[in-house]
Amino acid sequence: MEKLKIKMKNISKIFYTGEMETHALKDISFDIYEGDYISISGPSGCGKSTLLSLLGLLAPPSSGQYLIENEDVSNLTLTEAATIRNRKIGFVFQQFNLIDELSVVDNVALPLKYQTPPVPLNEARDRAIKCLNRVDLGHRVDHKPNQLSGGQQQRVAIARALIADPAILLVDEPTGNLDSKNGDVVMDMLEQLNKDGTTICMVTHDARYADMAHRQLHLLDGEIVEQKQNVMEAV
Ligand SMILES: Nc1ncnc2c1ncn2[C@@H]1O[C@H](COP(=O)(O)OP(=O)(O)OP(=O)(O)O)[C@@H](O)[C@H]1O
Repeated sequence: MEKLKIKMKNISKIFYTGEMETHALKDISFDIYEGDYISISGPSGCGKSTLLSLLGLLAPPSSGQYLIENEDVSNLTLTEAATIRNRKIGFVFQQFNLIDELSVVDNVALPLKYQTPPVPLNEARDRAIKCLNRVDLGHRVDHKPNQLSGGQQQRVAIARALIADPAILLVDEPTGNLDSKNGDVVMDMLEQLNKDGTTICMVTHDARYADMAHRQLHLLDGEIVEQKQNVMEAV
């Protein structure tokens, strides 16, 4: 049986700004299984970023239940959320957020520094090189980020997101800062990682890229209005 990675049940998120309440997410329920590739799309303001930030434990839900690998993470302290986030979540953003002064391999190894207990330096480097090989950048480990193309920098960011062997990779508009050629390379890379077993949940505006996912969630005004299964996957 497929392993349940993520369960969101009746999740809502309300933002309070002065007198105003914004119901950013309304009664959202869905599951993500090991090896899934989910895309989230919808018009500006529909709640995509809010949903991703809840999934990534960057913000708590106002109500509902959220489980990661069967552990209830609906009501965590900030410290608990940070610990689980480091162990279980890999993030890839539109901005690459690499540190220019560090080599590629040191950028990728960086999250291991913040693990308790810290991972020994040699092991951290070996693991970072393995992740860089997974994104076809094993030949660029000692380069600095600014010596790489945008597509290569995003692949470094993906390698960094994989370093702690997360339960899920959360990806937010991964091609937003790339031209279409580099965007395609990054998307092909994500598809390959998913084929190798990585579970992915990605926010994208691009319908062509949303089609690469197994399942597409469409949000409108904070609600899931459509769940579309990729025909190829459904067969
Ligand atoms: N911190 C906040 N405080 C108050 N309202 C917020 C906050 N963050 C988001 N919102 C509101 O919640 C709703 C959903 O916003 P969200 O950023 O999740 O949308 P989105 O689909 O990611 O939009 P975009 O595609 O433009 O990035 C919007 O109405 C937004 O104004």
